[in-house]
Amino acid sequence: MYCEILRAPICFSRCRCSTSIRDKSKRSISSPVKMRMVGLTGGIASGKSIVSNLFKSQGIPVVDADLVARDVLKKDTGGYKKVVAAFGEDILEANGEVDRPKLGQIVFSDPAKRQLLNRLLAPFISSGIFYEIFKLWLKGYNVIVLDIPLLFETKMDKWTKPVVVVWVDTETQLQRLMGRDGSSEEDARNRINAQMALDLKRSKADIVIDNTGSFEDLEEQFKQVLLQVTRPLTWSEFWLSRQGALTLLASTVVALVVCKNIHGIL
Ligand SMILES: CC(C)(COP(=O)(O)OP(=O)(O)OC[C@H]1O[C@@H](n2cnc3c(N)ncnc32)[C@H](O)[C@@H]1O)[C@@H](O)C(=O)NCCC(=O)NCCS
Ligand SMILES: Nc1ncnc2c1ncn2[C@@H]1O[C@H](COP(=O)(O)OP(=O)(O)OP(=O)(O)O)[C@@H](O)[C@H]1O
Repeated sequence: MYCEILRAPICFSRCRCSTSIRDKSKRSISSPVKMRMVGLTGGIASGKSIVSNLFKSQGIPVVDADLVARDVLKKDTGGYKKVVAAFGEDILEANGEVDRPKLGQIVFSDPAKRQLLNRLLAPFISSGIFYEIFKLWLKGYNVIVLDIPLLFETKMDKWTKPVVVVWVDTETQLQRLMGRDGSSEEDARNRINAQMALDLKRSKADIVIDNTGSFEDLEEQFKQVLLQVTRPLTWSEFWLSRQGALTLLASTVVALVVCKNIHGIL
Protein backbone atom coordinates (compact mmCIF):
# COMPACT_ATOMS: atom_id res chain seq x y z
CA MET A 1 0.00 0.00 0.00
CA TYR A 2 1.43 3.39 -1.00
CA CYS A 3 1.05 6.95 0.16
CA GLU A 4 -0.05 8.81 -2.98
CA ILE A 5 1.94 11.94 -2.21
CA LEU A 6 5.24 10.36 -1.30
CA ARG A 7 4.60 7.08 -3.08
CA ALA A 8 6.33 5.35 -0.18
CA PRO A 9 5.19 2.17 1.55
CA ILE A 10 2.53 3.03 4.13
CA CYS A 11 2.87 -0.17 6.05
CA PHE A 12 5.25 -3.03 6.37
CA SER A 13 2.86 -5.62 4.92
CA ARG A 14 4.67 -5.54 1.57
CA CYS A 15 7.94 -6.51 3.18
CA ARG A 16 6.55 -9.44 5.10
CA CYS A 17 5.69 -11.59 2.11
CA SER A 18 7.69 -14.74 1.67
CA THR A 19 9.68 -13.93 -1.47
CA SER A 20 13.42 -14.48 -1.40
CA ILE A 21 15.90 -11.84 -0.26
CA ARG A 22 17.02 -11.37 -3.85
CA ASP A 23 13.49 -10.79 -5.13
CA LYS A 24 12.77 -8.31 -2.38
CA SER A 25 15.99 -6.40 -3.08
CA LYS A 26 15.05 -6.18 -6.75
CA ARG A 27 11.61 -4.91 -5.86
CA SER A 28 13.18 -2.23 -3.70
CA ILE A 29 15.32 -1.17 -6.63
CA SER A 30 12.40 -0.86 -9.00
CA SER A 31 9.97 0.68 -6.51
CA PRO A 32 9.66 4.50 -6.20
CA VAL A 33 12.92 5.82 -4.86
CA LYS A 34 13.31 7.53 -1.51
CA MET A 35 16.29 7.52 0.87
CA ARG A 36 16.35 7.01 4.60
CA MET A 37 19.70 6.22 6.23
CA VAL A 38 19.20 4.22 9.39
CA GLY A 39 22.17 4.09 11.79
CA LEU A 40 22.86 0.73 13.40
CA THR A 41 25.37 0.63 16.20
CA GLY A 42 26.10 -0.80 19.62
CA GLY A 43 29.05 -2.23 21.49
CA ILE A 44 31.44 -4.87 20.27
CA ALA A 45 29.64 -8.26 20.27
CA SER A 46 26.33 -6.67 21.24
CA GLY A 47 24.62 -8.38 18.28
CA LYS A 48 24.78 -5.82 15.44
CA SER A 49 25.61 -8.48 12.85
CA ILE A 50 22.53 -10.50 13.80
CA VAL A 51 20.33 -7.40 13.46
CA SER A 52 22.08 -6.45 10.25
CA ASN A 53 21.26 -9.91 8.82
CA LEU A 54 17.63 -9.47 9.84
CA PHE A 55 17.51 -6.21 7.86
CA LYS A 56 19.09 -7.94 4.85
CA SER A 57 16.56 -10.75 5.09
CA GLN A 58 13.87 -8.10 4.57
CA GLY A 59 15.58 -6.77 1.43
CA ILE A 60 17.03 -3.71 3.17
CA PRO A 61 20.66 -3.21 2.13
CA VAL A 62 23.30 -2.74 4.82
CA VAL A 63 26.57 -0.86 4.51
CA ASP A 64 28.95 -2.69 6.85
CA ALA A 65 31.69 -0.37 8.14
CA ASP A 66 33.77 -3.34 9.34
CA LEU A 67 33.88 -4.67 5.75
CA VAL A 68 34.82 -1.24 4.42
CA ALA A 69 37.54 -1.03 7.11
CA ARG A 70 38.84 -4.42 5.95
CA ASP A 71 39.01 -3.27 2.33
CA VAL A 72 40.97 -0.14 3.16
CA LEU A 73 43.60 -2.23 4.97
CA LYS A 74 44.15 -4.68 2.11
CA LYS A 75 47.63 -5.00 0.69
CA ASP A 76 48.91 -2.04 -1.34
CA THR A 77 45.87 0.18 -0.76
CA GLY A 78 46.31 3.76 0.47
CA GLY A 79 45.25 2.85 4.02
CA TYR A 80 47.63 -0.12 4.08
CA LYS A 81 50.59 2.01 3.04
CA LYS A 82 49.90 4.61 5.74
CA VAL A 83 49.45 1.98 8.45
CA VAL A 84 52.57 0.02 7.49
CA ALA A 85 54.57 3.26 7.40
CA ALA A 86 53.37 4.12 10.91
CA PHE A 87 53.39 0.69 12.59
CA GLY A 88 56.28 -0.98 10.73
CA GLU A 89 56.53 -4.24 8.82
CA ASP A 90 56.28 -6.28 12.03
CA ILE A 91 52.49 -6.13 11.66
CA LEU A 92 52.62 -7.99 8.33
CA GLU A 93 52.08 -11.66 7.58
CA ALA A 94 54.48 -13.54 5.29
CA ASN A 95 52.23 -12.80 2.28
CA GLY A 96 52.43 -9.05 2.94
CA GLU A 97 48.85 -8.68 4.22
CA VAL A 98 48.27 -7.02 7.59
CA ASP A 99 48.20 -9.53 10.44
CA ARG A 100 44.88 -8.30 11.85
CA PRO A 101 44.98 -10.18 15.19
CA LYS A 102 48.49 -8.81 15.77
CA LEU A 103 47.50 -5.23 14.96
CA GLY A 104 44.42 -5.73 17.14
CA GLN A 105 46.62 -6.82 20.07
CA ILE A 106 48.67 -3.66 19.67
CA VAL A 107 45.90 -1.11 19.29
CA PHE A 108 43.37 -2.50 21.76
CA SER A 109 45.93 -2.46 24.57
CA ASP A 110 47.30 1.01 23.80
CA PRO A 111 44.88 3.95 23.40
CA ALA A 112 47.50 6.20 21.75
CA LYS A 113 48.22 3.61 19.06
CA ARG A 114 44.51 3.01 18.56
CA GLN A 115 43.94 6.73 18.06
CA LEU A 116 46.81 6.77 15.57
CA LEU A 117 45.27 3.87 13.62
CA ASN A 118 41.86 5.55 13.70
CA ARG A 119 43.33 8.80 12.46
CA LEU A 120 45.15 7.11 9.60
CA LEU A 121 42.20 5.05 8.43
CA ALA A 122 39.31 7.46 9.10
CA PRO A 123 39.46 9.30 5.72
CA PHE A 124 39.60 6.01 3.81
CA ILE A 125 36.78 4.43 5.83
CA SER A 126 34.47 7.44 5.59
CA SER A 127 34.98 7.83 1.84
CA GLY A 128 34.46 4.06 1.42
CA ILE A 129 31.20 4.29 3.36
CA PHE A 130 30.00 7.27 1.30
CA TYR A 131 30.88 5.46 -1.91
CA GLU A 132 28.73 2.48 -0.80
CA ILE A 133 25.88 4.86 0.11
CA PHE A 134 26.18 6.60 -3.26
CA LYS A 135 25.90 3.28 -5.12
CA LEU A 136 22.75 2.41 -3.21
CA TRP A 137 21.37 5.94 -3.79
CA LEU A 138 21.92 5.51 -7.53
CA LYS A 139 20.08 2.20 -7.39
CA GLY A 140 17.19 4.03 -5.78
CA TYR A 141 16.83 2.14 -2.52
CA ASN A 142 14.11 3.42 -0.17
CA VAL A 143 15.79 2.60 3.12
CA ILE A 144 19.38 1.67 3.81
CA VAL A 145 21.12 0.71 7.03
CA LEU A 146 24.59 1.87 8.03
CA ASP A 147 26.10 -0.69 10.41
CA ILE A 148 28.87 1.37 12.02
CA PRO A 149 30.30 0.20 15.36
CA LEU A 150 31.86 3.62 15.98
CA LEU A 151 28.85 5.63 14.74
CA PHE A 152 28.79 8.01 17.74
CA GLU A 153 32.56 8.06 18.26
CA THR A 154 33.08 9.21 14.65
CA LYS A 155 30.05 11.56 14.81
CA MET A 156 28.51 9.89 11.77
CA ASP A 157 25.27 9.65 13.72
CA LYS A 158 24.41 13.13 12.40
CA TRP A 159 23.95 11.55 8.96
CA THR A 160 21.54 8.90 10.15
CA LYS A 161 17.97 8.88 11.43
CA PRO A 162 16.76 6.94 13.27
CA VAL A 163 19.75 5.57 15.18
CA VAL A 164 19.23 2.01 16.39
CA VAL A 165 21.44 0.88 19.27
CA VAL A 166 21.81 -2.81 20.04
CA TRP A 167 22.37 -2.96 23.77
CA VAL A 168 23.39 -5.75 26.17
CA ASP A 169 24.55 -5.65 29.76
CA THR A 170 28.32 -5.67 30.21
CA GLU A 171 28.55 -9.17 31.63
CA THR A 172 26.59 -10.70 28.73
CA GLN A 173 28.66 -8.68 26.28
CA LEU A 174 31.88 -9.93 27.85
CA GLN A 175 30.77 -13.57 27.81
CA ARG A 176 29.56 -13.39 24.20
CA LEU A 177 32.71 -11.66 23.03
CA MET A 178 34.97 -14.23 24.72
CA GLY A 179 32.78 -17.05 23.42
CA ARG A 180 32.79 -15.77 19.83
CA ASP A 181 36.47 -14.80 19.54
CA GLY A 182 37.95 -17.31 21.99
CA SER A 183 39.73 -14.38 23.62
CA SER A 184 40.97 -13.94 27.18
CA GLU A 185 38.97 -11.84 29.63
CA GLU A 186 41.67 -9.15 29.60
CA ASP A 187 41.66 -8.92 25.81
CA ALA A 188 37.85 -8.83 25.70
CA ARG A 189 37.70 -6.09 28.34
CA ASN A 190 40.29 -4.05 26.45
CA ARG A 191 38.14 -4.20 23.33
CA ILE A 192 34.98 -3.26 25.19
CA ASN A 193 36.75 -0.34 26.89
CA ALA A 194 38.06 0.90 23.54
CA GLN A 195 34.54 2.08 22.69
CA MET A 196 32.10 4.60 24.11
CA ALA A 197 30.23 3.03 27.06
CA LEU A 198 27.23 1.09 25.78
CA ASP A 199 24.95 2.73 28.34
CA LEU A 200 25.90 6.13 26.92
CA LYS A 201 25.19 4.90 23.40
CA ARG A 202 21.81 3.69 24.59
CA SER A 203 21.02 7.15 25.95
CA LYS A 204 21.74 8.66 22.52
CA ALA A 205 19.59 6.18 20.60
CA ASP A 206 16.27 6.80 18.85
CA ILE A 207 15.50 3.08 19.10
CA VAL A 208 17.02 0.60 21.55
CA ILE A 209 17.12 -3.15 20.99
CA ASP A 210 17.79 -4.97 24.24
CA ASN A 211 19.69 -8.09 23.18
CA THR A 212 20.28 -9.51 26.65
CA GLY A 213 17.68 -12.21 26.04
CA SER A 214 17.35 -14.98 23.46
CA PHE A 215 17.51 -14.81 19.66
CA GLU A 216 13.70 -15.13 19.67
CA ASP A 217 13.42 -12.04 21.90
CA LEU A 218 15.67 -10.20 19.49
CA GLU A 219 13.57 -11.15 16.47
CA GLU A 220 10.38 -10.01 18.24
CA GLN A 221 11.90 -6.59 18.92
CA PHE A 222 13.20 -6.44 15.38
CA LYS A 223 9.64 -6.64 13.99
CA GLN A 224 8.79 -3.40 15.79
CA VAL A 225 12.01 -1.75 14.62
CA LEU A 226 11.22 -2.72 11.04
CA LEU A 227 7.81 -1.08 11.31
CA GLN A 228 9.46 2.14 12.44
CA VAL A 229 12.21 2.28 9.86
CA THR A 230 9.88 1.47 6.94
CA ARG A 231 7.28 4.10 7.83
CA PRO A 232 6.64 6.72 5.10
CA LEU A 233 9.48 9.08 4.38
CA THR A 234 9.49 12.61 5.68
CA TRP A 235 9.76 15.41 3.11
CA SER A 236 13.40 16.05 3.95
CA GLU A 237 14.18 12.36 3.39
CA PHE A 238 12.29 12.52 0.13
CA TRP A 239 14.31 15.50 -1.17
CA LEU A 240 17.52 13.67 -0.31
CA SER A 241 16.41 10.68 -2.34
CA ARG A 242 17.31 10.06 -5.95
CA GLN A 243 13.69 10.63 -6.94
CA GLY A 244 13.57 13.86 -4.92
CA ALA A 245 16.73 15.13 -6.62
CA LEU A 246 15.36 14.23 -10.07
CA THR A 247 12.01 15.87 -9.26
CA LEU A 248 13.80 19.06 -8.19
CA LEU A 249 15.91 19.04 -11.34
CA ALA A 250 12.92 18.41 -13.62
CA SER A 251 10.85 21.15 -11.89
CA THR A 252 13.72 23.62 -12.30
CA VAL A 253 14.07 22.82 -16.01
CA VAL A 254 10.28 23.14 -16.56
CA ALA A 255 10.21 26.44 -14.63
CA LEU A 256 13.10 27.83 -16.70
CA VAL A 257 11.45 26.80 -19.99
CA VAL A 258 8.11 28.33 -18.92
CA CYS A 259 9.80 31.58 -17.82
CA LYS A 260 11.74 31.77 -21.09
CA ASN A 261 8.53 31.29 -23.13
CA ILE A 262 6.62 33.88 -21.12
CA HIS A 263 9.53 36.28 -21.55
CA GLY A 264 9.42 35.62 -25.36
CA ILE A 265 5.64 36.28 -25.51
CA LEU A 266 5.97 39.52 -23.58
C1 LIG B 1 42.49 -3.38 14.62
C2 LIG B 1 41.90 -4.29 13.57
C3 LIG B 1 42.94 -4.57 12.47
C4 LIG B 1 41.53 -5.61 14.27
O1 LIG B 1 40.92 -6.45 13.32
P1 LIG B 1 39.96 -7.66 13.78
O2 LIG B 1 39.75 -8.49 12.53
O3 LIG B 1 40.56 -8.33 14.97
O4 LIG B 1 38.61 -7.00 14.26
P2 LIG B 1 37.41 -6.42 13.37
O5 LIG B 1 37.91 -5.48 12.35
O6 LIG B 1 36.58 -7.55 12.87
O7 LIG B 1 36.61 -5.54 14.41
C5 LIG B 1 35.78 -6.17 15.37
C6 LIG B 1 35.12 -5.11 16.20
O8 LIG B 1 36.10 -4.38 16.92
C7 LIG B 1 35.61 -3.08 17.13
N1 LIG B 1 36.61 -2.12 16.61
C8 LIG B 1 37.30 -2.17 15.46
N2 LIG B 1 38.12 -1.12 15.35
C9 LIG B 1 37.93 -0.39 16.46
C10 LIG B 1 38.51 0.83 16.93
N3 LIG B 1 39.42 1.46 16.23
N4 LIG B 1 38.08 1.28 18.12
C11 LIG B 1 37.16 0.64 18.85
N5 LIG B 1 36.59 -0.51 18.46
C12 LIG B 1 36.97 -1.02 17.27
C13 LIG B 1 34.29 -2.98 16.37
O9 LIG B 1 33.22 -3.19 17.25
C14 LIG B 1 34.36 -4.10 15.39
O10 LIG B 1 33.07 -4.55 15.05
C15 LIG B 1 40.62 -3.67 12.93
O11 LIG B 1 39.58 -3.67 13.86
C16 LIG B 1 40.83 -2.27 12.41
O12 LIG B 1 41.44 -2.08 11.38
N6 LIG B 1 40.29 -1.27 13.13
C17 LIG B 1 40.39 0.10 12.74
C18 LIG B 1 39.32 0.46 11.76
C19 LIG B 1 38.04 0.81 12.43
O13 LIG B 1 37.94 1.83 13.05
N7 LIG B 1 37.04 -0.08 12.29
C20 LIG B 1 35.71 0.16 12.79
C21 LIG B 1 34.83 0.65 11.68
S1 LIG B 1 33.73 1.95 12.24
N1 LIG C 1 20.43 -13.01 21.67
C1 LIG C 1 21.55 -13.72 21.63
N2 LIG C 1 21.64 -14.87 22.34
C2 LIG C 1 22.82 -15.59 22.33
N3 LIG C 1 23.91 -15.24 21.64
C3 LIG C 1 23.86 -14.12 20.92
C4 LIG C 1 22.69 -13.30 20.87
N4 LIG C 1 22.94 -12.25 20.07
C5 LIG C 1 24.21 -12.39 19.64
N5 LIG C 1 24.76 -13.50 20.14
C6 LIG C 1 26.14 -13.99 19.90
O1 LIG C 1 27.01 -12.99 20.39
C7 LIG C 1 28.16 -12.89 19.54
C8 LIG C 1 28.30 -11.45 19.08
O2 LIG C 1 27.25 -11.13 18.17
P1 LIG C 1 27.56 -10.31 16.84
O3 LIG C 1 28.75 -10.92 16.15
O4 LIG C 1 26.30 -10.17 16.09
O5 LIG C 1 27.98 -8.93 17.49
P2 LIG C 1 28.45 -7.60 16.75
O6 LIG C 1 27.84 -6.49 17.51
O7 LIG C 1 28.18 -7.68 15.30
O8 LIG C 1 30.03 -7.62 17.01
P3 LIG C 1 31.22 -6.74 16.35
O9 LIG C 1 31.17 -5.39 16.97
O10 LIG C 1 32.47 -7.46 16.73
O11 LIG C 1 31.02 -6.72 14.87
C9 LIG C 1 27.96 -13.89 18.41
O12 LIG C 1 28.66 -15.07 18.72
C10 LIG C 1 26.46 -14.13 18.42
O13 LIG C 1 26.12 -15.40 17.92
